[in-house]
Amino acid sequence: MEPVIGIIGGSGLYDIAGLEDAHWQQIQTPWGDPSDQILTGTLNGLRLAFLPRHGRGHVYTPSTVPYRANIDALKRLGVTDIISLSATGSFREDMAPGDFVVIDQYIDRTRLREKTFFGPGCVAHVSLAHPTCPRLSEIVAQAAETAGARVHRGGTYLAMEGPQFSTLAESKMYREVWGADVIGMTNMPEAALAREAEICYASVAMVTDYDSWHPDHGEVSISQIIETMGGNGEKARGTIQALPSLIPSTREVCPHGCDRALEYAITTTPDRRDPALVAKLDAVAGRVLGETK
Ligand SMILES: CSC[C@H]1O[C@H](OP(=O)(O)O)[C@H](O)[C@@H]1O
Ligand SMILES: Nc1ncnc2[nH]cnc12
Repeated sequence: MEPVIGIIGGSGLYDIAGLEDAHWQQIQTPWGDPSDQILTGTLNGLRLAFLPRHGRGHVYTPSTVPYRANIDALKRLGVTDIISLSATGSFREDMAPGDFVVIDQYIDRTRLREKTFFGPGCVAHVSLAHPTCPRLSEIVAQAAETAGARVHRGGTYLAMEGPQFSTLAESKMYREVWGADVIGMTNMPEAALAREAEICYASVAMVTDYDSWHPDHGEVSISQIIETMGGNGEKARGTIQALPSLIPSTREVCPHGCDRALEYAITTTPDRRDPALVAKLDAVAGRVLGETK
């Protein structure tokens, strides 16, 4: 099977250059419109589908990003693996602004978002014990190093609701009590939905600031973030450019099972399933629901 790599670009990353056969496509989903059209094309033979998470021009707040539509649309385009690129604050002195952290865990503090494709009439419980894909994460770490980034392999991302930044008390609690490494507003429920859609997911947290806890750095501000994002954006683009030489042209099944996450996850018996919901799940769960519709 040929891999198709979905790239979800976060704050500051709204486009990618250099794709062959590039065109922006509007994809319709049963969950509404994605954040924007999706840019598809190939990069040195590797098929890519790029989606700006907040839309071109940065239209969607972290709470209003249409996460379900985004993941469904990428699945409809045949995406097998998603790489998220995100701006984050850091809770660790050694994860400094400009560094890249390849995330392996999340603490989800979001509360205003649709978190699952499933619901009454089709209940499913996937595992999130390991919410990112180790195989894809290692490839992304190598790509980022090729692009000249200082890379930390592994880190816990605290997903907050936003859009306001954290209070000092929250910042200290996430760092000292909860042991989070970085903080952002968007990776949840995105990572969880990718797992439900059986798509491998890796996330690069591009550190822009020390949030508010650091005695020598004051409190995070948007101007500080934008300033650091300039350099991060260059390394992010370099990371994407390095992918074709690191991703095999034939995709083997995921050794960690991301692409079979729904195998035993659907709990509702076939006779009790809601046909309308099952129809909406055609892209996300068609592989397992197909024969029982
Ligand atoms: C513009 S700073 C705050 C904003 O940036 C991050 O978004 P993304 O993960 O899409 O890069 C952060 O989570 C906030 O949404
Ligand atoms: N300190 C911070 N908190 C939440 N989201 C962020 N994105 C970038 N920096 C952030």
